[in-house]
Order: sequence, then structure tokens, then C-alpha cells
Amino acid sequence: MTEILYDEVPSLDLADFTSGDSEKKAAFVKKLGDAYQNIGFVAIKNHGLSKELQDKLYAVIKKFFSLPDEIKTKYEKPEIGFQRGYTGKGKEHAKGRNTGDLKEFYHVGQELSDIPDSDPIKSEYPANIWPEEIPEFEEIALEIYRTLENAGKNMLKAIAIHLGLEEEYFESRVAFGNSILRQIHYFPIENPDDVPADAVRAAEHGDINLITLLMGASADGLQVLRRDGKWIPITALPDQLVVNVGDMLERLTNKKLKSTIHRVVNPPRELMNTSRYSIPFFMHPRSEMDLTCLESCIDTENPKQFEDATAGEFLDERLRELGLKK
Ligand SMILES: O=C(O)CCC(=O)C(=O)O
Ligand SMILES: [Fe+2]
Repeated sequence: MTEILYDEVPSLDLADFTSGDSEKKAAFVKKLGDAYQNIGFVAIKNHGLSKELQDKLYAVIKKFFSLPDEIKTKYEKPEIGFQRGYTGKGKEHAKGRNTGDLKEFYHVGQELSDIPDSDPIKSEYPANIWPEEIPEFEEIALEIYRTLENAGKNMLKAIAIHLGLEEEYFESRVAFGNSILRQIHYFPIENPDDVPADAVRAAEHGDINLITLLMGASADGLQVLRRDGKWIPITALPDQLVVNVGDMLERLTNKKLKSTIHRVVNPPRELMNTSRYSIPFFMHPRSEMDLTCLESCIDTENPKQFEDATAGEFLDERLRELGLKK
């Protein structure tokens, strides 16, 4: 395999994959495969999510996060591992750390009424929680959820082709999967001396899920750890989504595809009193998906590196490590 040291995250046009032109489609898969075997991140345009809709969701979440803490905590549900609704400041820490991240967030999952009653997965998911103070949140968030889920399915088709699987390999595995739309507020800090010295907006981590689709954030700060140890800042253009490989896809592919460590650094001290907003969509499969390393990704040079697990087992383990589940 060729080692590429990218200076920035490669940009792709998803229309090349979906337009029906077989040469463009193959070129897209090649570029995506190279990027995912090296830096684990790409930025894509023509993903189907309009700027207007993104602006609407940002406006809604700014309203929500500016509510007083005693209202926001009405929507906080530790008993479901915070998998829907609000999670308060400092509650989540990266795997292997104890200091909480300088963020609060709000989770939206599958809308139960979208799932047919005949599908047993329906009983696994808690219902979404909608803040009564922001009635427009529900419709906008669900439209974005469905659009990003659709873009993610296209990305997974390209990934399947790159892996030599049938194009539809992931389709049944992600149908009504456990994906989460996470609206994040990195809150302003008036006095930086009031927070633990090692507290950061988001400490370095890999994402748990198959792939993450990330809308352009309201400010800089996201960085990706390149294979040579250099941190590369990511600045998605306004029409781009950043799409990266998560730990589940890394396991399935026995590290052929890389779940690259990334972080959100604090702004300079004089800007610590400003907010940053971002909205990742964590694309998860159904809990029963088998994450056993694909035979085609194991050989004598790359012996199997992971224990067999289902997506549900792996998720539970990681939620405990993040401090979200007991
Ligand atoms: O805020 C961002 O730009 C990225 C957040 C992130 O990496 C995450 O929530 O997993
Ligand atoms: Fe992340």
C-alpha cells in the first residue's frame, strides 16, 4: 500500500459516485480508499444537505443551549446512557481520561414512528426527546437526520466496493441503525483558570461508530492526527461535510481503514469566552451487526487484531469508558 502524508483532508465530490458515470464512480472509490487507508478522513460536497437547513439547525441549537441550565437538565436522561436528549457540561470524557470535555450536547436518534412495528429493533431504542421551549427543533433535526443517513449510506456503498464486498453489503446492516445526531456546544469560559488545567473542548479520541458525517463547525479547532504524529487542522468549506472512519469500521476491516484520532483544541486564552458549535452525525449499524474482522482483511502480514464482537456489545463497552453508562 502506498503511504500518503496528506497536508489536508482530501476533497471528493459525492456526485461522482452517484451520477451513474462508471469511470467517475471508480475514481471516487479509489480516492476514498486511498484516503481511508491513510488519514481516515475526507471532505465531500454534493451530499444532499442544503446550507439553509444547516443554518436552521444551528439557529435552533443556539436557542436551546442559551436556555438556563435548570431547563436544559429537564432533558437529561442518565438512565438511558444520555443516548437521547441533553448531556450537561463536562459529563463526557474521552476514553482513558477523567477530565470532562468542555462541552454540552443534545442527542437525536431514530424517530420511532419511522420504524415498522414488525422490526424488532424498534423496541431497542428510546424515544426522542424534544424540548418544549423550542418547538421547531423536531422537524429540522429529523430532516437533517434522514438526509445525513442517506448520504452515509452512499458513502458506505463506496466503502463496500473499495473493500471488495458487494455494493449493498452495509444496506441491511444499517437499516434503522442506532445512528445519533449530536448537536454540540463548546461553551464560553469567562475565566480559564476556573477549569482544570488539562480540560479541552474535545480531548483526542476515535469515534465509536462506522462512519461520522460532520457539518462545518462555527469556528476552527478540529485537528486530525496524521500517521507521522503531526496534527492537521481541518477546515471544511461551507458546502462540504467531513466524513471519517470510526472504530467499528476499523475493527471490521482489521485496521485496513483507519479510525484516526482527532480532537478539538481550545481557542487562544482571549477567545475562551466564545462559543463553538458543531454537529456530527454518528452512523451506527443495528446492534446485531457482526464486527468480526473480514477474512479478506486478514493475512500473515496483517494478523487479526480484534476480538469478535457485535456492534451492540462494542457500543456498551465504549459508553462505559466514556462515563455515559454505568
Ligand atoms: O466538534 C467537532 O468539530 C468534532 C467533534 C467530534 O469529534 C466528536 O464529537 O466526536
Ligand atoms: Fe469525533
